[in-house]
Parts: sequence; structure tokens; C-alpha cells
Amino acid sequence: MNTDGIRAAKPAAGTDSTEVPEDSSSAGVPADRRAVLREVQDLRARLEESGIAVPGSPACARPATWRRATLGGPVPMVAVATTGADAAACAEQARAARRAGADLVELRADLLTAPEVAAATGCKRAATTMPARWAPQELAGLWLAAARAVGAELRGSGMPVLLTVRTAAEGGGLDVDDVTYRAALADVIERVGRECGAAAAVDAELARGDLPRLVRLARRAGLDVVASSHDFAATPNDVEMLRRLHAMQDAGAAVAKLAVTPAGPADVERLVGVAARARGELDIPVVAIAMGEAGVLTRLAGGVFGSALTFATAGSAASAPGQLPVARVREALALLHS
Ligand SMILES: O=C1C[C@@](O)(C(=O)O)C[C@@H](O)[C@@H]1O
Repeated sequence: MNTDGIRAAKPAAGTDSTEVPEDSSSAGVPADRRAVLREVQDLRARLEESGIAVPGSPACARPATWRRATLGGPVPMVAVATTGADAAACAEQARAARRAGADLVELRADLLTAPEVAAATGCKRAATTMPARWAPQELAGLWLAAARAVGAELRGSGMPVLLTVRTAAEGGGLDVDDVTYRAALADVIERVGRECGAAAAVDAELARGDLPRLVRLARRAGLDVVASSHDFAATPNDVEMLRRLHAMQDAGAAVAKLAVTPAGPADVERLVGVAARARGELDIPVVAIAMGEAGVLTRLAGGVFGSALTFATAGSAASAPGQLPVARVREALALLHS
């Protein structure tokens, strides 16, 4: 088991690596950092007591490399998601993400507002204005235009774009049936794939079905698929969470991502336990996030338990509850993975 991350964060040589010292040697570590370390170490100890091997920061068998970002390497990547309602706002947020030092930008295309609808209604709330009656090709066209704008903003930075269209069923802004979702996603995959730089990877929801076909299409287009599953109400049982992550790998996804809502610390502990197990069982990078205040630790220390990616903010609204600013996340990563 690799304990280097934790050990490197200890200020005093020769101290027990499972304890955070209270003495003067830890004086340079602010209280909140010590609290993070303590929580991580407690959690780790409890998981190991229950027989779950905590991976530390091992490299993954099949890392996913998109431009200069590698998921599944020794340190988790930091993503910033756009929440803008149009392409220009998303490009602006991508610039802020780049300046803040994020590794990649997630374009949340489901939060875009169709310009005609916005003009007619004056409404900026994307989730209520994405027109369900649109043909898949029209939706894909809207998303592609934003992908182009964000891709152009990041040109030369080496930062990749992850194109995500989150459905209402999983807490996002696109309220369409599964057939429309799949058709629109397939269309944008093919069109984005033709435009080098517009996106390096695309998110596809496991529960919407047909994941193997979308993965094949994406591969043909030169894109990786990040398979995802979100629960904004609860934390499913461990068997179900592991099943979903395995199903994502079996469908050919390059990354398996799970975001859940914990009711309290017990759920957080279960989620990181599942992440650690999945990390040992799967070849592809695993992303495991507990959303909301109760799950903040997973956004800072998820990498210790095998999670390859964390989402942070760069001056704009969070795309999911519990996200922290990039700088705060970087500080934690430096502490835990140096
Ligand atoms: O899947 C995820 C994770 C996320 O939900 C989070 O909790 O940070 C944020 C989403 O934008 C992203 O697509």
C-alpha cells in the first residue's frame, strides 16, 4: 500500500505516518489542513480495518490522456465546469479556468440556452429553456458551437475540453427522452470529432442506455468516453455503485465516474470504500464524488482513495453542490500527493 502521499505531508521526520502531530512541528500547517489530514487518515484506517485496501496514489493500468491532462496518474486532475448560458460566457469561464490553473474544462452543454428561446422569453435559466421539441441535430448544433468557442479559447494551452450534456434525470438541464439524448449525443460526437481541438472526451450517462454504441462512435471520432452516473438524492448501496462502475468499463468507457449525495459521514465512507475497491478492480480511471457539504472531503482527498478527477470552481457558479475553488483544491492535492 502506498502511503507516500500522507507521509510526505507530515512535517516531522520519524513520526508515525498515521498520526497528525499536534506539536510545534505542525505549526506551519493551518488548522483546516490538519483537519483534512486527520479526516483522511481516520477514514483510511477505518476502511483498512474493514478489509478494503486503500490504493494511495498508484498509477492506473489504462490512464486516459487528453492533451496535457492525464487521468489515472499519481495525482488527480482538476476540472472546472462551465455554467454559462451561451458560447461566449462559456469561453469566458474557460479562460478563468485556465488562469486559475485547472487541468481541463468541462463544457456543460446542457446549461446552454438556445438563443431564440432566450430572446423570446428573456429567460437565462438554461434548464427551463432548453427546448425539448428540438430535433437532435439542432441540439447538437447548439452544443457544437459552444465547444468550438471553448476549444478556441483554450488553444495553445494544452487544456482539453470534456463535453458533457447532463440530463434532467441526473440533475442537469437537458429534459429530453433517452432516444433524443442518444441521437443528439451521437450527432455531436461525430461533428466534434471532425473538429480537432473542440473536445477530447465526451460524457455519456450509463443509465440512458446504448453506452457501447456511443463508445464505438466516439472512438471512431477520436474521442474518449467518460461514462457517468449521478444520484442527487442519495448514495446507492455499495454493490450497486460497484456494479455501475464495472458496467461502464465493460461498455468500453475510458473513465468511469460516479457522483452521489451522502446523507452523512457513513455514506461518504461507503463511497470512498467503493472508489478504493473499484480502483483495485478496474483498469480504467475511476472518479468518485460525494456531492454537497457532507462530501467535500472527497473533492479534496478523493485521490487518496483512488479517484482520478475532481471538479472545482474558478470564479463562477459551481456545476454541482460542494465544489471548492481551484486554489483550495490544489492546496489539498499538494498536501496529500507531494
Ligand atoms: O459528473 C460531474 C461531477 C459533478 O457532478 C460534481 O459533483 O462535481 C459536476 C458535473 O459538472 C460533472 O459532470
